[in-house]
Amino acid sequence: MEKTKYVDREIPKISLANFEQRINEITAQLVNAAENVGFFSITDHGISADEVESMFKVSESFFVLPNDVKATVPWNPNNVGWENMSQVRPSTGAPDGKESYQLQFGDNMKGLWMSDEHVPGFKDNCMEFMHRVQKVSEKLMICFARGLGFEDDFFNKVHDVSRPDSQSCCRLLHYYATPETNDGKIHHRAGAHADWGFLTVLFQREGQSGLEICPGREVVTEFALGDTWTKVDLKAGDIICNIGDLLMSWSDDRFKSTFHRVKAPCEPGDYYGERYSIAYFSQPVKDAIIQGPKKKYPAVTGRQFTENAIKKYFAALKAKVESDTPKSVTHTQDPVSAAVSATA
Ligand SMILES: O=C(O)CCC(=O)C(=O)O
Ligand SMILES: [Fe+2]
Repeated sequence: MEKTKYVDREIPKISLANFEQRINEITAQLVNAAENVGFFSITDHGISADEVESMFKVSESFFVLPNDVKATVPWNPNNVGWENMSQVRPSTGAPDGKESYQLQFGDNMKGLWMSDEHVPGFKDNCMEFMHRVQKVSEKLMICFARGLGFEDDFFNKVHDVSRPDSQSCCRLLHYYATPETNDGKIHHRAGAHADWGFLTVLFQREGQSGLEICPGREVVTEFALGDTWTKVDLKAGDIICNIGDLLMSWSDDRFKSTFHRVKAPCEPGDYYGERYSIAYFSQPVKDAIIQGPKKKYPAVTGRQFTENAIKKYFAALKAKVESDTPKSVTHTQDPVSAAVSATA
């Protein structure tokens, strides 16, 4: 694989301490990070490193189950359930070497929670964690609403997770270990992509590195990707956050939804072991009306935005697969129809 070109870029680190008293200062820092990098880490957010580690243990206790048990809660296009090696990124045309389990608060999860018989307390533990993370997202959303000149509760109203049709989604991720010797194959972790939700709050385990970003995208309708990457390293307890396409569009392209990937390990210093992460995607309810203050893009509903994002994803994937496949080769499984159109 081609050697990665790295550039040092500062990824802002923002403290949420004394949130109410410091809200204007925090808003200014978040807006600056959103406008210039699209990624930032937050500290003093109220979720302890121990709590996060406990959630990783819950996640592990799901992923160690046999595949036939995990298959009792299969992925479906509402962006819920378990998938294994099926998310194909348009940037790579190949499946990510991982399994993931997407969890939501509302009706979409009916019948898709792993039973207590297999993982005692699974649903209760996950829901408790998800509510904790939602509270953090809500603080960030107040600041982004302020930054764009909306009422403070503008974004929170349409990301109300008590609504049965809530679409916000917590994704447990487990990347498989990859061989350390160069076996000539590319072991994709998460191929380069931008998240298409509103805001992503991401938990990683210290020492399980691999997340890299590639800023430079100016308009949400374009997918041009630069070629210089920056490694994102975090300390236990910090949370990484990034702006998704939806917020980029809702801010008339002011806030940047930045390309990122979990690098396919291939160079000295890369992390080859198995890797866990947890991504919490805030997604608006389907009847939310999405339009920026300057009305740069036509108003769409939450449902239309998601449908358009899926259409764009499959068109990009089809183009990638066609450009990579010699005419004489046929796939045993068509990667386009096999692909999961997951959240990010
Ligand atoms: O696993 C990670 O660190 C990043 C995951 C990610 O970017 C995604 O699922 O959208
Ligand atoms: Fe992502």
